[in-house]
Amino acid sequence: MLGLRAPWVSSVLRRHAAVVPDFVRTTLEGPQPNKLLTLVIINDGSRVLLGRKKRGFGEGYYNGFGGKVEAGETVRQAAERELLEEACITAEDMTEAGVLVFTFDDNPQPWEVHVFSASRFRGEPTETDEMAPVWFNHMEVPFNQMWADDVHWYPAFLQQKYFCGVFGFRETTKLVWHTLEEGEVQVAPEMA
Ligand SMILES: CNc1ncnc2c1ncn2[C@@H]1O[C@H](COP(=O)(O)OP(=O)(O)OP(=O)(O)O)[C@@H](O)[C@H]1O
Repeated sequence: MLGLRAPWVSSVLRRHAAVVPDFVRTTLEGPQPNKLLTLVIINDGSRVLLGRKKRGFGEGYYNGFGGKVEAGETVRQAAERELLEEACITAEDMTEAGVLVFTFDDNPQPWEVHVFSASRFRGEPTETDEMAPVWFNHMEVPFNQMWADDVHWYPAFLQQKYFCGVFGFRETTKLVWHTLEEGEVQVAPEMA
């Protein structure tokens, strides 16, 4: 597993060795470098701006705005580009909120999603071919229409606590195992 958080993921596999499903371990220990993705959630303090995905992977789910990091761009640049492409807005105070590592029993490549938060933005959230933007009060986030991992990390996100999680999905959408840690993940070189 080659990724920005590889040493931390190795330590997770060691610490949870007895309970990590085999497909999660083999995916994370396999030869494929992580697919890097971004996710931006606007949080104005009482509401979050989500989009209903209109096509492609995760169609029908509400989610933040984001997508794949392309060759030659940084994770932050990709996050800014996808927010503009999908919601037609530019964040003014985007900060790193957390990192999510996804594994799938039907896909040998781990995904590493970098989650960003912003409270201020320029422009008007506008429906695009990909996403239809909707504001939700913090107490009314529609978890039953979202990816199964979201309910586990939104509490940390909303409390502005940095989080790192590893998630295992069977048949693409069924979450069968996860672990979540709060706080900046510091990994000593000898733990890598
Ligand atoms: C498995 N559990 C998950 N939980 C929460 N969020 C998830 C997710 N899995 C993917 N995501 C996010 O969903 C978007 C997919 O984007 P996706 O359409 O694949 O990327 P992108 O727009 O680059 O694709 P195209 O190039 O348009 O095909 C992207 O923000 C990514 O972070």
